[in-house]
Amino acid sequence: MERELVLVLDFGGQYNQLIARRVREANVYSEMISYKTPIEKIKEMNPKGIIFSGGGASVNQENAPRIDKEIYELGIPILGICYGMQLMTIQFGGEVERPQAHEYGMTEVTIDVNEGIWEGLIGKRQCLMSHGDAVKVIPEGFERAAHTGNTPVAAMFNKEKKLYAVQYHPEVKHTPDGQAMLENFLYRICGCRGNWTMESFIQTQISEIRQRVGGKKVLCALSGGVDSSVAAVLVHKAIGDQLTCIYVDHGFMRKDESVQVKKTFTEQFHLNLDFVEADERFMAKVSGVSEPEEKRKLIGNEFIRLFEDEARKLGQVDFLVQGTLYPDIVESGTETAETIKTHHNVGGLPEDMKFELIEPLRMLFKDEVRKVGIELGLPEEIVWRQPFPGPGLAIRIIGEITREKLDLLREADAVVREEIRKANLHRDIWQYFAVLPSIRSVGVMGDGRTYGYPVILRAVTSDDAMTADWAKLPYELLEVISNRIVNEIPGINRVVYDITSKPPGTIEWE
Ligand SMILES: Nc1ncnc2c1ncn2[C@@H]1O[C@H](COP(=O)(O)OP(=O)(O)OP(=O)(O)O)[C@@H](O)[C@H]1O
Ligand SMILES: O=c1[nH]c(=O)c2[nH+]cn([C@@H]3O[C@H](COP(=O)(O)O)[C@@H](O)[C@H]3O)c2[nH]1
Ligand SMILES: NC(=O)CC[C@H](N)C(=O)O
Ligand SMILES: [Mg+2]
Repeated sequence: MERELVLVLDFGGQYNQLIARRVREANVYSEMISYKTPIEKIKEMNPKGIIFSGGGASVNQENAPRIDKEIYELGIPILGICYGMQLMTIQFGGEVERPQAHEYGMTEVTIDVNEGIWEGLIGKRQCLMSHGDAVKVIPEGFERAAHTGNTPVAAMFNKEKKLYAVQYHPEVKHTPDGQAMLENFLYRICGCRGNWTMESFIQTQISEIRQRVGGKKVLCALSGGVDSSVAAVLVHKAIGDQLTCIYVDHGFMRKDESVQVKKTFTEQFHLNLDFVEADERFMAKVSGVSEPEEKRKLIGNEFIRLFEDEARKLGQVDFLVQGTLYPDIVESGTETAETIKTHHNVGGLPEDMKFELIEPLRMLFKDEVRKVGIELGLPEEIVWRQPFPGPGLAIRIIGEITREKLDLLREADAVVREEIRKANLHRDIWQYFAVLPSIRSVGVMGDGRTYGYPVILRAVTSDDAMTADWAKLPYELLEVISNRIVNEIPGINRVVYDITSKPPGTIEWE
């Protein structure tokens, strides 16, 4: 079966990967790559179509991202979105300017044509706009396809060259017909057939992994979380017993977690599992450290140093499997996206690492990984586990980590998890946990004064961890959690609830 690929060229921003994801939702495999990727490399990848993403720069700025004009001569259909449309305009000799009025938010767009990516969509449509610049002069060879009250050229196309461009954002849910336009582009313009499914993804990955690995040995960093469990089972399908999984208890795991993971993976999956207790080693690294990025990097480094030590015991091991996902990559910072936080498995890796990485899930979002997990037959309790960051409780203790604080947080977190499950909310809430700040406050208990730590409750809803909203937990549930934590855990005398969405907050506190 021919492998259809549509490339998204990234011109900046945190949310561009949504475009690739929408393409995959239309059953066409898609990856996002930097706009700096050489044309030769793009040709080699042999895409059926290319999409230029939006971006924060203004095309008229001197150092604004550009692309080699040769890309327009490859005969590959191109869809330009927002910045992508503006770039196409100036590269074909049109003009872009910054008008008085900007358009940010939901806008009524009138589609003027009934062909190409707009076939069946002529007339007024709600679309999300987010631009300051706009096309003033349409380049030669192009025709207008849409307008708004403020923007005379809200879309344009060059039918003969198969170039399409939209000023609005078809990839977001706030453009209800956006998916239909993308599908028109994929099916009518690029001639895709849409043969990408989770099953075909699994098959492709398996054969690629087999080819890459050959007869060599592979280590898999397995936390028991959704991503690494799916990655481990996938790679195991590809290479069987050449794979050894390694679970590290760095001392920052949750209550009873290590016992659970050991049980599940040895009893249910029959994987080779190396179980390493390393709390002394990690504690020694982070003690006295309070800056979040420093913690993350130290832990990421130590993970790899420990994997290298364990690998030596197995003889020559060339590859390391990690359950890295797309959000881990973009938040760690890319050529075009700013670093929000260094995920231990991406930005936290040491430069002199010996392993080659195998990361079959690196282009996917968590909900896509869950679908892969279900397809692979993983049990519900693994597929629907709430995410737990690799550095664990170390980044939920704000400031310096001590054993005393770890014990307090572990107990408080256990109460939160138990009560959410009792309330049967664990499937509706993306993540729910406790955070321990390094401040203390005064309370009164049994007529005596207390001076103890507060616990912060964090519970959020989300689809993919890129954005999140605080969960509207029932007051009664909050009350039970608060009472239990303060009564059952000496040293904690106050409970507060975090009501910040992402953005502007992040899910974790560090
Ligand atoms: N305690 C651990 N032991 C071994 N590997 C780990 C551990 N914690 C994290 N990793 C590695 O780091 C990767 C990233 O961690 P992350 O928490 O994002 O994923 P996960 O634990 O697999 O899934 P989830 O996001 O559902 O918790 C994991 O996929 C795994 O490869
Ligand atoms: O493997 C990981 N290593 C990390 O270093 C890390 N930091 C955050 N997370 C998880 O990623 C998602 C987004 O987190 P934030 O909103 O806090 O940035 C949330 O699901 C977080 O729990 C991590 N996962
Ligand atoms: N979202 C975008 O791609 C914006 C493009 C450009 N920065 C503008 O403001 O017009
Ligand atoms: Mg995890």
